[in-house]
Amino acid sequence: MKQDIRNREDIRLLMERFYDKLLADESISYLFTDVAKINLDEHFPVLVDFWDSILFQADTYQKNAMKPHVDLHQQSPLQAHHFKTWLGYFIATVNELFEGEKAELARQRATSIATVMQIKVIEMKNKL
Ligand code: HEM
Repeated sequence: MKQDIRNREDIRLLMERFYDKLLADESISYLFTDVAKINLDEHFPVLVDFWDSILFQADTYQKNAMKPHVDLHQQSPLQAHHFKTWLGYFIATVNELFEGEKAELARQRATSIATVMQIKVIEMKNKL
């Protein structure tokens, strides 16, 4: 039986496995590697802070997660299929590694944030 997400180490594992999938898929990886040119050593701790705050109310992430995505969209359009792919890999990775209350919360929050992000980043901007 799988365990639930318990701490920052578990979140780190989740993020590493999730990014293995994202970065192996050329339909989305270019946004990370060619457009945003992320440095994974800097990016992972921010993602761990973000999910630690969501799952364990750690208060470690105090920035606005929407902003980098709005900026990204301006450099290279984010499309509905990108959000679908992102969420598909996120949920698949959670399911591969964990089960329990926090795993369910992670799936729910990822789904709702991705939905809001897609509306803000794509649909609102297209109406401006
Ligand atoms: C189309 C889907 C998505 C793509 C292509 C994407 C891509 C990226 C990229 C390239 C960055 C780095 C930006 C930079 O530092 O310049 C980033 C940052 C981040 N993403 Fe996403 N993202 C997506 C969806 C999401 C969703 C749905 C969430 C949350 C549930 C999320 C959470 C984050 C967080 C927390 C950061 C760090 C923000 C910061 O530096 O404060 N992303 N994303």
